[in-house]
Amino acid sequence: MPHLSDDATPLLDITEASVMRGEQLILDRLSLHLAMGQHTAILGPNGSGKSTLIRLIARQIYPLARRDGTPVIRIFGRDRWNVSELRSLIGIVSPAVQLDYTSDTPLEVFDAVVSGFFSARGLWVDHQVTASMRERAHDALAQMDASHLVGREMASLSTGEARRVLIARALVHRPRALLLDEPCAGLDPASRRRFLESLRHLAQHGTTLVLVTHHVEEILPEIQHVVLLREGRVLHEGSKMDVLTDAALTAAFGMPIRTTQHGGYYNAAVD
Ligand SMILES: Nc1ncnc2c1ncn2[C@@H]1O[C@H](COP(=O)(O)OP(=O)(O)OP(=O)(O)O)[C@@H](O)[C@H]1O
Repeated sequence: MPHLSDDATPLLDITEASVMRGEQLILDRLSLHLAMGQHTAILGPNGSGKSTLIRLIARQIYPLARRDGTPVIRIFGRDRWNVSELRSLIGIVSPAVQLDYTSDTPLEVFDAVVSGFFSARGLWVDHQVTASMRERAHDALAQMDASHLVGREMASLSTGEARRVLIARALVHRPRALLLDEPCAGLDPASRRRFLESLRHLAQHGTTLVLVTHHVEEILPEIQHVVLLREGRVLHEGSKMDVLTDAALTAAFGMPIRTTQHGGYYNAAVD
C-alpha cells in the first residue's frame, strides 16, 4: 500500500478508460493523470462524459477491462478500493448527492455533516459521536461559512446553502482531494462568487480540487490545469493558458467562443 501522505503518489491515474452504457461508447480510451496538489478543472459541453468520468472515479461504474489485464484506473496508486475508504480520501459532491440530502426526509444540518463519519444519511442509535467528531464537524461548517445553518432542516436550505453543508460533510474526513461536479449550478452570480471564494480558501490550504463544469467562469485562479472533454475523449489538456484559448473552446463547444480574463478568472462568451 502506498503512503497516502506522500505527495509524489498521483491522485488519479486513468489509462485509456472506455465505458459503455448499453450499446453506446460513452468514454473512449480516455486517459487522465492528476498529481496531488494539482488543482484541475474538467470542462466540457453537455454530454461530453463529465458525469460518467466522476462515476468512474467514484467506483459507481466500471470501465471495460484492458486486454493485457493492467488496471485502467488507479487512485492514490491503488486499483482496488472499498468505497467508504475511498470516500474518506476524496470527497465527492455532485447534484445527485445534493438531491439525496435535500429530499423531504427530515435531516438536520449538523447531523448531516457529522454523519459523514459513518457514511450514513443522518445519525442512528448505534452511531457513537465523539467530542472530536463534533469539533471537526463544527470546523468543517465554519470553513464553508455554514455554521449559522446548524439547526435547520436540509430540505429548507437554498441550493447554495445545501451545497456548503454537503462540502462540509465531505470535509469532516479531511480528504486529500475534493471532486466537485457542477458546484455552482443553481447559484446566482453573487452567491457563485462567494462560494468560489470559499473553494479558493480550501485550495490554498492543502485540499486538491478537481472541479467539473461546463462554465469557464467557475475555474478558480488556483486551478492551473485544465482538461477539455468532447464526446467522451480528452480534446485538450494542459495549462490553463494553453487550453482556454478561443480556438480550443470553439472546437469543444461547437460554437465560436471568445474568452477574456479578469482578476484571475476567465470569461467565455459566444462570439
Ligand atoms: N445510463 C446511460 N445509458 C445510456 N447513455 C448514457 C447513460 N448515462 C450517460 N449516457 C450518455 O453518455 C453521454 C455522456 O453523458 P454524461 O452525463 O457523462 O455527460 P456530461 O458531460 O456530464 O453532460 P452534462 O453536462 O449534460 O451533465 C451522453 O450522451 C449521455 O446521454
